[in-house]
Amino acid sequence: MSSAATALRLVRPALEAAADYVVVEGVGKTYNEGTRQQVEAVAPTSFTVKAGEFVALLGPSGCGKSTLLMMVAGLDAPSRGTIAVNGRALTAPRAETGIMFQDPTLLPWKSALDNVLFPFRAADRGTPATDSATMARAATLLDQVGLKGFHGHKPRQLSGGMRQRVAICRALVYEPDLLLMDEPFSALDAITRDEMNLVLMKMWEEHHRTALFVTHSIREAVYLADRVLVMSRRPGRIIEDIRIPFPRPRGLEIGESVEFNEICGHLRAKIQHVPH
Ligand SMILES: Nc1ncnc2c1ncn2[C@@H]1O[C@H](COP(=O)(O)OP(=O)(O)OP(=O)(O)O)[C@@H](O)[C@H]1O
Repeated sequence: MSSAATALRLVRPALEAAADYVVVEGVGKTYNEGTRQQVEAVAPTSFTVKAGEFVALLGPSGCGKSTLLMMVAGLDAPSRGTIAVNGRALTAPRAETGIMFQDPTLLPWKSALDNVLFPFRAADRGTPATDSATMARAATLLDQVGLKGFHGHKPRQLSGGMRQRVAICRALVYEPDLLLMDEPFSALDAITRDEMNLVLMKMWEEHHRTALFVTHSIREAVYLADRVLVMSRRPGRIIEDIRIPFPRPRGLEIGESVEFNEICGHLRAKIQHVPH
């Protein structure tokens, strides 16, 4: 048996014991159902995410990853099936869900600190909290992601990677219990993307939220996640669910290991021969 196969059998006992935090059951999405523009984006599919787990959703372009994530955010309604988060049926966006998109969507006239405080969540509360505890938390988060000395800078005075660091802080400042990320680093160059993966890992290890991360980068998924869910082509459904065995904290050097590359090879073969 290869070392990757052995590694894939290893499980993290703590996560095994954790409760299911997100439960997706038979969820499918058909846009414009019943019209000539009908598109089946997601075929009925099921998966769970445990409390504190980091799960990556990996699949070819257009397979329905974002659609699935938006349904877990409560921003898009499933055409069929049900979603529950923290034991409650999801019927609307939750105030406790934090979101990050590919575009950091910062307000250009506000400073980095004010952008962190400006809520951008599935259920937007509309006004930023101004209590001293939240403001102190925002400042600490900015320091933790390496933006000490940039709290007063406007987005145009920051690089693309720095803007995404601000977006990570904004997603975490209201202490979400669930963090949803839709290819947040795909517009960044390779070096900045590696840096951002490190920053995200450090923040996640520190704050330990339940996380669902959409990507079409195999290496990014394997580096970040406890589990990788692979989707078929559109209409997407989960066709593979593999556990990533590397202990945390993880450094970028794990990307050089034989096991890491064997797991990536296994996933690449799955995606190349991904069924419809
Ligand atoms: N609002 C919409 N109305 C109609 N069709 C849509 C809508 N949103 C997405 N689709 C279609 O659903 C399918 C899945 O799109 P989705 O964005 O979820 O895929 P994805 O896997 O995230 O793609 P990518 O990796 O390229 O971002 C696509 O065929 C897309 O055209």
